[in-house]
Amino acid sequence: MVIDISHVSWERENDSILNDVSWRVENGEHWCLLGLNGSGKTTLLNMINGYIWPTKGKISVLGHAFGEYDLRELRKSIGWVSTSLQQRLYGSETAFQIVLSGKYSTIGVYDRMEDADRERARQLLCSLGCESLADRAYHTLSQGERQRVLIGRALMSSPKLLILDEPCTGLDVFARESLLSMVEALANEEQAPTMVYVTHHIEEIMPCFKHTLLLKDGAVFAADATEKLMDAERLSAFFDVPVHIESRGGRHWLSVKGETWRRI
Ligand SMILES: Nc1ncnc2c1ncn2[C@@H]1O[C@H](COP(=O)(O)OP(=O)(O)OP(=O)(O)O)[C@@H](O)[C@H]1O
Repeated sequence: MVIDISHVSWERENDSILNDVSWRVENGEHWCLLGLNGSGKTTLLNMINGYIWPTKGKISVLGHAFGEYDLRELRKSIGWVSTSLQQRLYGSETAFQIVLSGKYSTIGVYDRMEDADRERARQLLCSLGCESLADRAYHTLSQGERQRVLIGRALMSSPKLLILDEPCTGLDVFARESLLSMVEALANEEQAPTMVYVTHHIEEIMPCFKHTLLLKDGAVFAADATEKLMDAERLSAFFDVPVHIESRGGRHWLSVKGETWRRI
């Protein structure tokens, strides 16, 4: 079991940010975590990474129950690609150095790296279509290029769980499609880590994400096979807005019904 969250709640100032959340992710399953702004996605990710603790309930990640294991050790097996990570990196480092620093999840390359590590970093840049960017300073890269480099950095430590937190934010439609194809290809690799893809947009759910958790107001609205959930009636209830769903090639597109709309 990669993630085992059982009846978890997180309360702050008499407010229930997460409310009785249960979620199980098996090894090799790729999940999409879908929810609107403020639904609790980041809170849940912070919990999975051991940065916050449940007020109630139990959580275990990669077979380790929280409270019985060194969380710093656990985090070495989790790759987390997020915008907040981007802000912490040194922009003057090259794409190659950024990927290499993922070996020990450090900001900057401080530890002694071996030739095999350098070779792996180069291979990762290649497989992510970024070989020509290796010597470019990170701050000169486009948003789409940065996301690829960050995914390379996360993969450098061969994580068992890879969390992609809204990786398409700020990408144009072509950069987005290109990144999504890369994620799909990554999922189909033999040694792929279990992936959790976090988003607000159903069109980003690639066919490899066969399971989806719908999070609404801090609670699980549904956790099921993606195909089952991509249904107009279900999603209209989830978004509180009448929506139309169009499905093509294993993907789904949402439009709001009617010329004008308001929340149900
Ligand atoms: N430390 C905190 N104290 C009080 N409220 C918090 C705290 N952290 C988060 N919240 C609240 O919990 C709710 C869920 O926040 P969270 O960041 O988890 O949502 P999200 O689904 O990641 O949203 P977004 O898609 O906008 O990033 C929000 O209403 C937020 O204001």
